[in-house]
Amino acid sequence: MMPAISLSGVDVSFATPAGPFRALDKVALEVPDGRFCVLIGPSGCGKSTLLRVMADLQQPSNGSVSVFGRDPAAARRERRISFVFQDATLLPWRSVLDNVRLPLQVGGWSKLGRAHRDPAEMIALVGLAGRESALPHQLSGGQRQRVAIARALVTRPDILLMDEPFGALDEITRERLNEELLRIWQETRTTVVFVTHSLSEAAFLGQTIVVMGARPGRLTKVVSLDKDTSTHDIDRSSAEFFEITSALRTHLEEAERAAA
Ligand SMILES: Nc1ncnc2c1ncn2[C@@H]1O[C@H](COP(=O)(O)OP(=O)(O)OP(=O)(O)O)[C@@H](O)[C@H]1O
Repeated sequence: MMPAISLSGVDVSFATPAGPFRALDKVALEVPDGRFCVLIGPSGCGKSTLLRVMADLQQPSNGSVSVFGRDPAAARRERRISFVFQDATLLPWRSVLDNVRLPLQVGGWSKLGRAHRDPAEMIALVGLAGRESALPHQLSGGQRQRVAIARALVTRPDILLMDEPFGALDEITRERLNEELLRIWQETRTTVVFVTHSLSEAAFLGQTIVVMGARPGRLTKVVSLDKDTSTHDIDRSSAEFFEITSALRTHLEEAERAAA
């Protein structure tokens, strides 16, 4: 089956006053359609840069990228890739419903002739039914991120890229949103690439966990977990969960040692 995302030999170099800075070095990765893939790695190892390459927001200096076998620029033009960032970036003067509708009102959406999802249904999917007319300042940080997820899904994307979406939230809210996100993913079956600094978040969410090392940014380990994806009943206090988190910590420490 055609992978959702395929990267081969991807290098990214940035021009800096001190000369070229190599942010990514020969990154090769395939993300199968419908998979929940998590990226972890030390700060500055290139996780956000890698997401930007997948979204066609950053051109690789070398290597190739394809999205469902095609140029990622086509996927971007057709709005088949959505992004969720750490900050929900909602328009403060628009209600929840109008923020979720926004992607269908801008960027030439109507000319694409693509089917979209119902904004009200997306609001219900993220657990905010009844709050459609609220303004962003009337919501908690976790609720604002729920709106950002609803807004990202309204265009029926094939791929959802999430850059530390819950990084600014307290632990309990983050855990609840992790559970909600798994439920949403199981309902929509969108391919997800999710960046986090939290090992327990990575272990909880990921089917594939990609560990990155720094200087230059590269993949050091790809861990595939044989999770039952038909349920989201993952026990964070189980021995298995502890083992996965410990193994990820070891991989991350190895990646950090190699970059030191
Ligand atoms: N436009 C740019 N010009 C120069 N250097 C850049 C540019 N964008 C990113 N970098 C550098 O590339 C490296 C990778 O950055 P990136 O933001 O992808 O890392 P990250 O792993 O997402 O970091 P963090 O976990 O701290 O968010 C960093 O060293 C960063 O300073």
